[in-house]
Amino acid sequence: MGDEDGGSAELEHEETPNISARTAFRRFWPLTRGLRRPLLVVWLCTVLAALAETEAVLLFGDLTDHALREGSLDAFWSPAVKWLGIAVVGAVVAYAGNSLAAWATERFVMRLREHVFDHVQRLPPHFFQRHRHGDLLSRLTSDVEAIETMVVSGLVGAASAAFSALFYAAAAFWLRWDLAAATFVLAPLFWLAARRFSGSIKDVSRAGRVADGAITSVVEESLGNIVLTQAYGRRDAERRRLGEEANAWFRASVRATRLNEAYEQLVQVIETVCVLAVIGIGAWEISTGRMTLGQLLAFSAFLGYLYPPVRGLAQLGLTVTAATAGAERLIEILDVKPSVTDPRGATETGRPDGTVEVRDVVFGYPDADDTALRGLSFTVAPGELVIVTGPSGAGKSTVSKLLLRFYDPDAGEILLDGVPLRDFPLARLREYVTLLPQETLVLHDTVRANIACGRPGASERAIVEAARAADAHDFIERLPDGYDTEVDPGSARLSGGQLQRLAVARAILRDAPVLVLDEPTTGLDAMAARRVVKPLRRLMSGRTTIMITHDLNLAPDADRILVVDRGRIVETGRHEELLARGGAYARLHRSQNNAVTDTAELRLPLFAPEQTAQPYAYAYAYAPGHGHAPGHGPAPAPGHGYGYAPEYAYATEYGYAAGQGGGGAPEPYPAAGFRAVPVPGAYGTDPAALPDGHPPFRDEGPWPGS
Ligand SMILES: Nc1ncnc2c1ncn2[C@@H]1O[C@H](COP(=O)(O)OP(=O)(O)OP(=O)(O)O)[C@@H](O)[C@H]1O
Repeated sequence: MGDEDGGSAELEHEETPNISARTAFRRFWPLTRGLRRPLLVVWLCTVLAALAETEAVLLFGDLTDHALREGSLDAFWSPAVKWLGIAVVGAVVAYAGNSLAAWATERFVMRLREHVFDHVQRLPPHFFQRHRHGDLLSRLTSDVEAIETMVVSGLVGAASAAFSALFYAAAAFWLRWDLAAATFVLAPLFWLAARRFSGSIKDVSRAGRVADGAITSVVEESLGNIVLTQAYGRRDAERRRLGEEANAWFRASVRATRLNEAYEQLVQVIETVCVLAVIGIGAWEISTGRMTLGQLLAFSAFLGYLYPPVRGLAQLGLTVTAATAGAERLIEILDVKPSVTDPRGATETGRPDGTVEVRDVVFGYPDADDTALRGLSFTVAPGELVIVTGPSGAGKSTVSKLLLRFYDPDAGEILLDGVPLRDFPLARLREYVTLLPQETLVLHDTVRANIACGRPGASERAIVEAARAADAHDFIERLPDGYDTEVDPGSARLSGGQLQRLAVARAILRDAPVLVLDEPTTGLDAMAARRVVKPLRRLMSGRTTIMITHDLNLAPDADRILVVDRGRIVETGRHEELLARGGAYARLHRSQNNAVTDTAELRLPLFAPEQTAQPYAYAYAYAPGHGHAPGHGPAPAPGHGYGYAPEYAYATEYGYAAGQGGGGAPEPYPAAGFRAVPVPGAYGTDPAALPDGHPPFRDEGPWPGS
């Protein structure tokens, strides 16, 4: 289960496997190890309970023929006492059996959930980016429980029902073989009924499970995006989204109930046919004197006991079939393999000095069309600070994922102190290389535990010292419960800058020789970013640091800067050298100082002025290499062009900071005398449509000042 040998399969690119109940059962059976003996005891209890019931039925026949028909109280006592004794023993046995069954069942569910959870935790980051969390949640909860129905309850239930059915059938034959034979001729009808329904029940159960996952996903995503929902008035849209999934679920559950009910009623009718057959034959037998009324009643009672297990067996078949739909969804996850594995017989190297060497690394994400890194090479000596920068999508964060070994390169190698990363045990490697990710991750726990998770078992003094070094101690002290204050992901209790300093404290405590910082100041305002710089410097001192960032404020400190573009290093050197060279880095630096982000769509205005000769009328033509795309509006003044794809070319009437040169103040509103008009041809054939076919937002109402 959960084979871990290299490779990687994608959940969403594979169809959910269509497997048989037997395959699913075999797949999960090994998880019952250690529970099999208790399960056997449960089964024995069921057998004992069946024996007790059989004896009770026979005593009932005895009582009818002797105590009741003959009206003799003397004939009553002995069978009555025996019956009571058997009933008490039967009750104790049933209680013990059912309690043990519950224990074994819940243990199995726990074990299965742990197993799947453990597997999921080892899956690579792209698995979570591409798979809806809500659906995973539903697989880990309701689908796990479904497997229990199949493996534990299913198995014990089937064994007990089969035993009871055989036992009561034998008793019925022993009592009156001819009557029994006549009724058993009808038994295959139960089987035919179950067979008729099982296919539909599996389909509808599968649909229900998918819908259940989708509902959890929508709810989870919607709660995560609550600010967006409220700020953009998306409540109706979210409600509709939930409504669609809820509708699918509604249809599936109503259909499932209808199918089950139809099956139940059909079985009732078959049972009635059997009972009438028994009464008819019984009446004839009594009339010819071959049978007593007590025998007929006892026989009918056996049939009464026999039908539930026979019916139960058929019903169980349906339940197991439905549960197989859940098993398919779990197996789908368990078949996704972790992208990296622990090496066999890893060598213990001791704490490395921190020399990182990236050698001709080529890497593409599984199932991605494009290669993210194409022959990347660089070396960082112990204690050096290297900044990796470049435009968005260049492959910078990918470098961090390879350094932490979330993935192995497709070609080339990454070495730490000369040892390939894949030769380190994973846990050890991640002790040596610490990641400070782009978004600050918080555990649902106290502030203290959040820092201490950098080094489990750290002393209070070490935690406080780390917090002081990260400039976090003061704000932590001011929290309502100080270090004992509970925080959780998404908590509004701490600001972005405070969270980042908490993360720095955690990393300081971890004390790894190599640090990978992924955009440590992104998302922070200038003040918060400045507050985090000092703690970062303390954290970095004496460690090999690879900082991935757009924010070039720390660039003058760096021993080297690597400018990455499309998976390759296009420039490398120190800050001053690169500035003097006037190449890609200088352009990045200049654009940053001009407060320009590289999100072209956000900056590019949608309208051109009617009078294009106005002073603020520029075309922003972004194209790779930062050249100007000709033919898209008036030529920009030198130094005012931004390299973006030509389809994003618009003319503008605004004096954007970038367009003004020399850091001129942006002019947020159209200047008087200008009228907003769409740029003809700027978006292909339809001048009023964005590349995605939607109308420009501002078209929807009159533009202030127009
Ligand atoms: N999980 C993924 N699956 C497929 N492709 C991916 C995945 N993550 C990133 N990519 C692609 O790999 C390339 C490099 O991405 P990466 O995140 O490393 O860029 P980046 O330079 O860090 O960008 P940014 O500065 O915007 O964070 C991009 O083309 C991106 O679309």
